[in-house]
Amino acid sequence: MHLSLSSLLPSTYLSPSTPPFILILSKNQNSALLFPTPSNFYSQSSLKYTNTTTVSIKQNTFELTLLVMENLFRLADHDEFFSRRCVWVNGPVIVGAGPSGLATAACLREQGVPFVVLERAECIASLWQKRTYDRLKLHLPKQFCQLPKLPFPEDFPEYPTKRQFIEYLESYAKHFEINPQFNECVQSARYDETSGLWRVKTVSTAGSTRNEIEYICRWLVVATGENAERVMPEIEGLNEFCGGVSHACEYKSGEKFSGKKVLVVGCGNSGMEVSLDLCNHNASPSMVVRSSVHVLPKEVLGKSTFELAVMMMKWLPLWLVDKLLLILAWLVLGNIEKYGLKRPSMGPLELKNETGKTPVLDLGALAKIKSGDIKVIPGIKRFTRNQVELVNGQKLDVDSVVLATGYRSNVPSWLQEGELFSKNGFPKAASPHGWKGNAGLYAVGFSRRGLSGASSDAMKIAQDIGTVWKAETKQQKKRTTACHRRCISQF
Ligand SMILES: NC(=O)C1=CN([C@@H]2O[C@H](COP(=O)(O)OP(=O)(O)OC[C@H]3O[C@@H](n4cnc5c(N)ncnc54)[C@H](OP(=O)(O)O)[C@@H]3O)[C@@H](O)[C@H]2O)C=CC1
Ligand SMILES: O=C(O)C(=O)Cc1c[nH]c2ccccc12
Repeated sequence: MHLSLSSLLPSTYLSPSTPPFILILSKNQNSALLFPTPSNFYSQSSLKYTNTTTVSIKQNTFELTLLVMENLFRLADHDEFFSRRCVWVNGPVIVGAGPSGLATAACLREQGVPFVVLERAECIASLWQKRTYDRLKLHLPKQFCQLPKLPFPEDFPEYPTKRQFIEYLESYAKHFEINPQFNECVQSARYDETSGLWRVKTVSTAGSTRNEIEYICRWLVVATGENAERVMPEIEGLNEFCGGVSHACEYKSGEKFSGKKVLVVGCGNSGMEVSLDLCNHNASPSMVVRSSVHVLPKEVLGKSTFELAVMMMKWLPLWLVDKLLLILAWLVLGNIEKYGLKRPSMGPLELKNETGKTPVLDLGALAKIKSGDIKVIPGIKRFTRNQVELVNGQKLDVDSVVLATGYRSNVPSWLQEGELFSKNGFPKAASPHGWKGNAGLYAVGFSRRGLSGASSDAMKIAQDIGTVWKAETKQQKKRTTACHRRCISQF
């Protein structure tokens, strides 16, 4: 049976026949702590049922409410329910405090819908803050990267630096009063058919203690991103290799590689830029291109290629835009196949749509490839202690390896659901349809359309939840009064 939020609240509905819960609502009513009352507590005849009373815990004021919530009681199907702290969220739970989670939270704030944001790291946008290299800038012009309702500051350059982007995200969170629960990692989330609610289990590791918490909510917004986890390839002998092996997400700058022979595995945007940065720090990179890659100029005649593509897409079919992009690329960059950079048979935009593989925007790596400062090499067969053997039989001495092998979604590792998301952790439906699932489940920032894709998902989701939330809170206000009288008359 599906019971709606309005039947869960008001919290003042008491019945002597069902064991009560104690609900501590936070003052802003965003969330509540939920405890089952111990039986002795309930049976004490001296106990007077009061509907609400105000208590103070650690300088915060809470409303303490004794209540019976019959359908919440149905959640208490296992003993384990009683062993962890339980938090009822009056609104959606958003998993992830990156750009996608922040954008959704901001749009919900504007609608007046309360929410809780859960974040495994100790800061917002941890990929940007902790797992990116120093020289990173946005690849696309700023108008394609800003989040809803708050534009970038006027004085930001066309391609903001990573520092500027993070600064913007921090001010964004502050402006919309988004205060994520940091250091809280979601272990599992599943829909409880009986109660019609989502149960989100987290482990909180703030300080030295480990706390298990269960959030119960009507809506769940997945905002954990396309790049939640690094991809580590399994390559024969890599464990025996004696030099340093790291992933591109740990790479900061080429400084510590000066004078070293570095093998960069992968030629996406990360692999290309890491190779360029290594050159600029007097290291000798060899970049593995095992299949194919589309390299496009970042700008053509002072206009961003991405912007040109967006403009052309308004008038022309995708296949034609792809053809034109390849002609522009050929005019600006020349034939890159002779340097070992084979182009995929599909055009760059079609490939992005079909597989999610992003074209590389050239920031200077191509000139280094042409000059021979970056060597392009084919796939890897195996590693030995200090060498790499390639598929063509060639052997190279290597001091260090940087794996620029990409990222993946981690949704399947925690979300117990198979309708909206497929096994690869992305929504099954192609953009723009993958943002909404069943029973109050949403996905933001998985459309493979960068930050502008995340923004448009966020706006749709907030609108969708906002409509239901407003209808239900209106209804609930009416009922609260009615129930309240009933309670008083009962006791
Ligand atoms: N400033 C910006 O906006 C930036 C944006 N990005 C974005 O971040 C996302 C991630 O980019 P990135 O980190 O480059 O990852 P990608 O997934 O784009 O690229 C991974 C690369 O690693 C290769 N690879 C994977 N496994 C192996 C293997 N075993 N042997 C050899 N090669 C291998 C892939 O080759 P294959 O194609 O053959 O599988 C591919 O070339 C992308 O969307 C990218 O556009 C990244 C950097 C900067
Ligand atoms: O980096 C990504 O994954 C993006 O989606 C943004 C992006 C960078 N370069 C592009 C070229 C075509 C489409 C999207 C992008």
